Amino acid sequence: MTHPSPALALHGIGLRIGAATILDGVDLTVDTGSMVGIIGPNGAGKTTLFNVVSGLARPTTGSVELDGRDITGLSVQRRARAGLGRTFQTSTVFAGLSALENVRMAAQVPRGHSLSLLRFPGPGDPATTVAYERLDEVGLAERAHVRAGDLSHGDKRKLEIAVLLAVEPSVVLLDEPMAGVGSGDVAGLVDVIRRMHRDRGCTVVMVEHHLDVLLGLVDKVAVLHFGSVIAYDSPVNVMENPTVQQAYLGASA
Ligand SMILES: Nc1ncnc2c1ncn2[C@@H]1O[C@H](COP(=O)(O)OP(=O)(O)OP(=O)(O)O)[C@@H](O)[C@H]1O
Repeated sequence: MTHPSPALALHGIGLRIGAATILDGVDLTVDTGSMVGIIGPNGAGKTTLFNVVSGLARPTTGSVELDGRDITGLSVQRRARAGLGRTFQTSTVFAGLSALENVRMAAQVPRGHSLSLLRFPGPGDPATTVAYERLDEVGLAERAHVRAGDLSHGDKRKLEIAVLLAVEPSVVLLDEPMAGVGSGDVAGLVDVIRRMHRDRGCTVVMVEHHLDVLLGLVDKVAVLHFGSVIAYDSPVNVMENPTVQQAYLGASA
């Protein structure tokens, strides 16, 4: 019996910078349609791992597979076209543009256009239609014409997810989506992430320091420590793992 390829598979990912080993033989398999969390103390290598998967950093050793296809040599743009989406720890929206314009630019990508604000959005412009739909999906339809820079931090995070969804990804990497979000905005953001996973069927891999939020969301948790995966299991099993308790919870995270 044949098994479908996992959405994402990392094989022996290593990354050295000078004398420093940042990632050390990371193996990780993320099943299609699952939601996986990555945790670990500050400096464990979580963002670097996302950089390797999204193509911003080239691993010294190992390979990255997306839906069974080796993408290790592909550019960031080609990975995005292959279905990989990513958000960053810090906000990446264009503050001077409206929420709609931010999403419309991204919505041009799967339609074969390069990013452009100059493309005149005539009546029935497909990218504009998609942009309104994605804003509606994250609950920002009524703020479509607000400058992104004037949105609350939580709404900026939602806008980043609308931008991400406009590129129609199958696998999304969320780097600390709750970072800096006020407690009043957390529930709305969690709901957006849940719907992205459940309704759109996106495979989600998420780095998040808010363990209380993360553990209630994900199917599995990978624990990164000094650039290696020391545990990869259900949230309950990971939290009960003595190695994890010593390595992660004992450290200042
Ligand atoms: N370009 C680089 N040059 C040298 N060292 C780097 C570089 N990028 C990352 N590092 C180092 O690699 C280690 C891992 O960094 P990384 O940002 O991936 O950790 P992290 O787990 O995401 O941390 P945090 O939870 O604080 O975001 C850190 O010690 C960092 O200083």
